[in-house]
Amino acid sequence: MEILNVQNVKKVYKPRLGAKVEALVDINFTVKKGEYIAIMGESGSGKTTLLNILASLDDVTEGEVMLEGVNYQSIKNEELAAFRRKHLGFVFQDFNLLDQFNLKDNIFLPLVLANKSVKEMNEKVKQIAVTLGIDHVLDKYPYEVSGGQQQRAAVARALITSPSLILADEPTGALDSRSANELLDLLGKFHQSGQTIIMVTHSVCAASKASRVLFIKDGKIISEIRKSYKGEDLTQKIFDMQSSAVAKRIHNE
Ligand SMILES: Nc1ncnc2c1ncn2[C@@H]1O[C@H](COP(=O)(O)OP(=O)(O)OP(=O)(O)O)[C@@H](O)[C@H]1O
Repeated sequence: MEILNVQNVKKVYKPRLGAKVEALVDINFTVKKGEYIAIMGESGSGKTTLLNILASLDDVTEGEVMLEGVNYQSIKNEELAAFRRKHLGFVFQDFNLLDQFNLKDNIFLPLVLANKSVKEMNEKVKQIAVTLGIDHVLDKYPYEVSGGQQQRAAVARALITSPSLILADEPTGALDSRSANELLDLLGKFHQSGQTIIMVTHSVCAASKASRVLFIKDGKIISEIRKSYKGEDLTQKIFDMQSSAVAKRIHNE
């Protein structure tokens, strides 16, 4: 079942000073429920712009984005925050936890905003914290735990509302390789249990865990690769794709 449909999306920035920037030229893709998608591309290719649009944090200049049948353009401004809380979970490179709250309260936050009961919140946090291996540090503050534990708390906060889609922006970018691998294993587990994930990453290792990789260049999706069987390692295919892009660039220079 298709849950996300991105059609003919174009984004033009009009800075106060200087020329317009065509950050996204014509983006088209759909995502089925349960897919794990990585988006790769060089710096400035439009990845963050696309992620912000999927997050409903920025408007398209042209085109349409539909999540679970809801067209983003039909959502009133005052309903956007509730829409995001209900449908989307976010994981950022720098964790974005609030330092004045302990991990448990950070994870609670979306449930508090959604007016859930304390009993329901406690049950949910406990369950998810055990899965993520952070149940023993829930009372600690972000600055008292490791980067890996902070990022796992951020993943817990993203998953706690059972969102339709997780959007992750370089989730392993600030982690050492062991913590990065642990996080990727956990994301893989959530994917296996049916969670839909879109992750922007520069890391071949992170992207190789996805079921499909979209390559973006100059605001366009130029190619995609996908796993042809469950458990296939996409590392070599990603390297091949990247080296053919470099070869083309050298040829054109
Ligand atoms: N607010 C903005 N105003 C004007 N131009 C912008 C703005 N945000 C991004 N851009 C431009 O749009 C293009 C795409 O930027 P974007 O940040 O989406 O790329 P990216 O692929 O995420 O890059 P990186 O990997 O370096 O984060 C770039 O040319 C960038 O300079």
